[in-house]
Amino acid sequence: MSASNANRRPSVSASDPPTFIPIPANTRGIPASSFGPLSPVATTGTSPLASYASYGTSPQGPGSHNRQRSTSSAAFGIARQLTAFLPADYPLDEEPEHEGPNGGSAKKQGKVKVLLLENINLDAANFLKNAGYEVDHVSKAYSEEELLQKLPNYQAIGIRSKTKITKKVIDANPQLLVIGCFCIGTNQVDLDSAAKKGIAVFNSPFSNSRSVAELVISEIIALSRQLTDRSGELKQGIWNKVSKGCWEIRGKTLGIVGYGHIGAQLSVLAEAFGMSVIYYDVIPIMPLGTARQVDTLEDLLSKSDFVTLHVPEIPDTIGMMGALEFSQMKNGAYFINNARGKVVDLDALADALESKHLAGAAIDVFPREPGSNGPGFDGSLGSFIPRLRQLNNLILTPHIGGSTEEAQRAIGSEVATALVRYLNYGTTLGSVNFPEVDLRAITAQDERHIRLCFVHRNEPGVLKVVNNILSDHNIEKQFSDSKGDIAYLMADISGVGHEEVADIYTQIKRTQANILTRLLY
Ligand SMILES: NC(=O)C1=CN([C@@H]2O[C@H](COP(=O)(O)OP(=O)(O)OC[C@H]3O[C@@H](n4cnc5c(N)ncnc54)[C@H](O)[C@@H]3O)[C@@H](O)[C@H]2O)C=CC1
Ligand SMILES: O=C(O)CCC(=O)C(=O)O
Repeated sequence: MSASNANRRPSVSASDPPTFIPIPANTRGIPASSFGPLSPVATTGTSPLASYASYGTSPQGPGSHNRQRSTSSAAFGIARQLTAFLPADYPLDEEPEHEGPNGGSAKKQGKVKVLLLENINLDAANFLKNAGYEVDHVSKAYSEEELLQKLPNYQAIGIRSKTKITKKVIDANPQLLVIGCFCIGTNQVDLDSAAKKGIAVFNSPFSNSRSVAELVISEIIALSRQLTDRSGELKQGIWNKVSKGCWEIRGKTLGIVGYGHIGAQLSVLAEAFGMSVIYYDVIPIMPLGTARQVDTLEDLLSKSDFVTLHVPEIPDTIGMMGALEFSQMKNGAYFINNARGKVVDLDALADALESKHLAGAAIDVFPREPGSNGPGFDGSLGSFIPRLRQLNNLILTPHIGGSTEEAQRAIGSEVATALVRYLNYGTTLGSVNFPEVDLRAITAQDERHIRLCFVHRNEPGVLKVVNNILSDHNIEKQFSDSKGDIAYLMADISGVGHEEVADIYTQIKRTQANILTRLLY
């Protein structure tokens, strides 16, 4: 593909292949009353209810949208399920299987292919299959090399925290439309490069927060009672009934670094156990219960009996806990990290534990983690690993903070829904690297309506050019927003004959600021 073509990314089918490009022959009315909880349409911003309700574009949480819709959707008849127009220049490997109505102009419209890595919940895979996509489900993470080899067959990819989607991977995959992070953290994706190539990224911002918070509570108690050591001894046949160095957690101070979704949730649970909570965050955040925000990390470290990290991996947080910070912690305190491995210098932690300055620690995340289950947690991941494996009262877990049935099901459903909403309807609500844009539904009555989804560079004059191209038609509704260098326009246009679609697509795709043009109808 030439450099200029690489910037003009085509659209892709989201349904079974039609043999030509019919408008409105592919209009499929779906009774709104039939929307089940797993129906993609039920959770899109383009549901029938959207035709009378006005939606904000900021994320109010999926729950609030869904509740609103499900209550009265039966009263609002028919939404049109949109599919995508596949232009002739779509980079499919396969030869066209069907001829267009006038001979040869229409290429085969293949199903969207989705690659799910890292053992993503099977409900998500089924949901995507039910939406008409082809889904490949793999239990391990892929290396960059494997991604370069295998990803070109897919338009969508779902990952968890281990698969790294680098600029190199993004540049090598011009067919990729969307990335779903089936987790909270998105540091494993080069978000900026993805946006610049018109690839939307979605995550699940809080579906596993409770699971992490509960794990931390269990770790606080396990550390203060040396539970894993006692259990390990007994499994070796050694009875070691001791109380020295074992404490209740009631009345102790918990210091939370990062008072976001997880930190705040943990704060409430910890207070219920009789702990005092202080927290440090880079922004002022309203305390829950009787928790108290402190001004500096040092202040928190010097006052806490337990320190727990709940910050994202960003340049500011990488290495935020090193030898200096451990020395600022109280003698005999405990340290917990369920955030990201690179936030902590694990050699410095091993020093602090070996010298008995700290009484224990729990570590769930590591700078480098094995890509699949099995042996491999060894010195190849860092020289500190063999040291950590020898230490008493150190709980090591294989990145399981969010690994509960509840969290994985909720994440599977949330992210799979976001993928379908984006692919089939263009909605970017909840995207972490795109501006959030949505339009109310095109309904079954709206024959000869098509939807333009146009990702473009955020430059002056773009909308004027696009609206000029659309000027022979009525723009029923449109909404555009920008985020940094990129902008996204959704527009529903009426009075479009099927013979006009290819021309509209080509003209818009050729505009100077184009990154990705898709037409849905
Ligand atoms: N172990 C596991 O399985 C899991 C790990 N995580 C990790 O936990 C992290 C936190 O998750 P959430 O609470 O949902 O994120 P969040 O975005 O709701 O909260 C993060 C908080 O950290 C604060 N923060 C950012 N930089 C900071 C700094 N330098 N110092 C102090 N505070 C800072 C932010 O202002 C924000 O309040 C995620 O980014 C992810 O990396 C999340 C889920 C599961
Ligand atoms: O469950 C996973 O694989 C990743 C959990 C996590 O770290 C996250 O949600 O950010």
